[in-house]
This record gives sequence, C-alpha cells and structure tokens, in this order.
Amino acid sequence: MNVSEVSVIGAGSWGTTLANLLAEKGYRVHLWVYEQEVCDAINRSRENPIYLPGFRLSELITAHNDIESALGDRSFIVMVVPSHVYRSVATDMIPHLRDGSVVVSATKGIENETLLTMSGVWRDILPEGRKIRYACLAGPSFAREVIRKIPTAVTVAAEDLDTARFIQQVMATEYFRVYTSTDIIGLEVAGAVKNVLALAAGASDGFGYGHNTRAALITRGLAEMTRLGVAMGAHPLTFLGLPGVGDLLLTCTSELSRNRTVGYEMGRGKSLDEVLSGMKMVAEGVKTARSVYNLAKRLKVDMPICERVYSVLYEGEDPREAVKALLSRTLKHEWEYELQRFWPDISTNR
Ligand SMILES: NC(=O)C1=CN([C@@H]2O[C@H](COP(=O)(O)OP(=O)(O)OC[C@H]3O[C@@H](n4cnc5c(N)ncnc54)[C@H](O)[C@@H]3O)[C@@H](O)[C@H]2O)C=CC1
Ligand SMILES: O=C(CO)COP(=O)(O)O
Repeated sequence: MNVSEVSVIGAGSWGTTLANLLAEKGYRVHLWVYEQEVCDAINRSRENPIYLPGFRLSELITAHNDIESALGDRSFIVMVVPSHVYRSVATDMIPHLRDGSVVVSATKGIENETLLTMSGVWRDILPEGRKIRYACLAGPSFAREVIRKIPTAVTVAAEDLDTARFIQQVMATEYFRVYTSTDIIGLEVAGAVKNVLALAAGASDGFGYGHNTRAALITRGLAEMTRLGVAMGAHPLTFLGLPGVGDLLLTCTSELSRNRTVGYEMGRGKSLDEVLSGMKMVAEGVKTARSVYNLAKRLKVDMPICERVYSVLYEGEDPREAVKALLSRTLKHEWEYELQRFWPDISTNR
C-alpha cells in the first residue's frame, strides 16, 4: 500500500497531535473535527484553540467538519475520538470507508453498554462482507509532550505483523518510536484500565498519601489489569510493556494526566460533578470504571482497586472509606489469585 494522504478522525489534543506528526512527515492529512468553530480555526489560523492551544500546526493539515470529505478515498485512517462517541462516529464512517482500509485506533476506553473494546465495536457494526485492517496504538504518550517532539515510545498492534510493521513505518519519527505487536486486546485493555487506576492514584495524592501508597496502587493495579487482560485473551507480557507498565506509570504519576487530575481533585474533597463541570477534555477512566467493574464481575476477575473506584464514582462511597476497605481485606499471598487461577497445583505456601 502506497500512502501519501491520510485521514485523522477526531481533533482533540491527541488527534491533533497525531495529525501534526504525520503532516510533518510529509503526508497530506485530512482531519475530521467535530466542532465547526474548531474546524474553521484550524484552517484559518493553524491552531486548535480549544484542545491544543499554543502550537502551530502544519500547512499540510486540512480540517473538515463532515466525515465524507475527511475520509475521501484515503485508506490509512487514524481514529482518535473519545470511546463514548466512537460507535456513532465509526457508524457514520462506514458508507464512505474503502474496503481493506487500515484503521489505527488511538482511543483508550471500553463501551459502557456493550463492554466492548474499540476493535469489538468495529466487529459489531461492520456489515457482513465489509473488512478493515484494524490496529490499536497505545503506550505512554501525552499529546502535549509529543507535539513538542519529546522522545516517546508507543506500541501498535494489528492482527498480522505485516500490517503492524506498515503502520510502524508510516507513524515512526526520530522522536516517536513505534514498536509492533499482535496483541490488540492486550493493548486495548491496558489503555483502558490504566485510566481507572490513575483516578485511584490521583485520589491517593489528593488525600496527601505518599509515594509508598502510589507505588502500591500502581503495582497491585498492574496485577488487576493483567488479570482482566488475560481473561479476555491478552498475552501477559503486554502488561509489562509500554501499553501496560509504561502508560500506567506515566498516567499515575504525572500532573499532565486528566484522569489523575480528576482523582486528585476528588481526593481534595470535590465531587465528581464539580470536577467534570470544569473540564472540556475527556477523562476516559470515569466512564471506563463502570465497564471494568461490570467486566470483572462477568469474567469473575478479582479487581478490588477498580471496584472501589467504581463505588466511589457511582455508589457514593466516601473515598477514605474505600481506602480503609481496601486495606482491611483478608491478608493473603501476593499471587494468591494468580496461583489459584492459573497454577492450582502450586501451593501458596511457597
Ligand atoms: N490527550 C492525550 O494525551 C492522549 C489521549 N488518548 C486518547 O485519545 C482519545 C481522544 O482523546 P483526546 O484527543 O485527548 O481528546 P480531548 O479530550 O482533547 O478532546 C475531546 C474530543 O472529543 C471530541 N468530541 C466531543 N464530543 C463529541 C461528539 N459528540 N462526537 C465526536 N467527537 C466529540 C472533541 O471534538 C474533541 O476532539 C481518548 O480515548 C484518550 O484516552 C490517548 C493517548 C494520549
Ligand atoms: O493516555 C494518556 C497518555 O498515554 C493520556 O492520559 P490522560 O487521558 O489521563 O491525560
């Protein structure tokens, strides 16, 4: 496949950044923008004033407000809309989508109603006989650092390695290193669950707890993320890589994270509604917490931290009571769940 023009669907901070990265590599980029005023501003002043103010965008980007002209006859598409609108945007794309198109999804989330990841959403809505080459891009990558060309490494997973390698070639730059994988579900679960855990890490910092607490949350959170991923068919090694540990560390420790910030503000005493009312950007973990909670129940996966995040967000549990509840659970072997589930022959006395 020879690519000279690409489409980027979604012009939040990440979509705008990826559009600019591709344009600076010399691709002509067609960027679909939801808001007409943001679309006009990008074409007029080469800046996204709402989602990425202060950065001059490449002349090779053309913003479109309608999906048909944003897609044109391009067959390399990067999809970066928030997960709760992904299905409706993807559905609008289908009539204009060329068969066999590469669709690289950089969205991080799991649908509330269906509990599907974004690859599942495509499987659900693609009419019989229609095909895309789906890929997922994930890893520690704040838009605000990538736009400044700060060295970054991410992973792209596709069903076959050739597709992943092709995307790697298209998207990698001297400051944006792209690794390949075939573990699509692993990347999707990691990218979604780390946002839920970042809410917990932010709340812990908001309470004034220390580095010890945060390190414990990250490490035990990683165990929860891995359990859910493996139960959904992921490879456990994925969670030790950039989409897992990498993105979890980034999001749970940085003030640049929207998810961590929501948790932090709640830890300082604000209600969820108060925090969200002041935010234009998306904190995916808030909605994903509900999906993860329901998936864990359905698949019988033990995810106590994510469960408490859910009960604080949606059942009105006091965050401090949630911490107490976590700490007062039965004392156990560090790998009790894993040993019982995957290696029942090995005794937890080891
Ligand atoms: N910002 C970042 O650093 C990174 C974000 N991501 C992921 O990328 C995805 C998009 O996030 P951001 O670019 O940060 O978004 P953002 O939070 O900067 O902006 C929100 C986006 O949602 C769009 N939007 C709002 N309502 C809509 C609707 N009804 N229909 C279609 N679009 C609508 C807005 O136009 C805007 O593009 C998320 O899943 C996020 O987790 C992944 C890696 C890095
Ligand atoms: O996914 C991200 C970085 O990899 C961005 O995280 P936040 O949405 O919490 O800002």
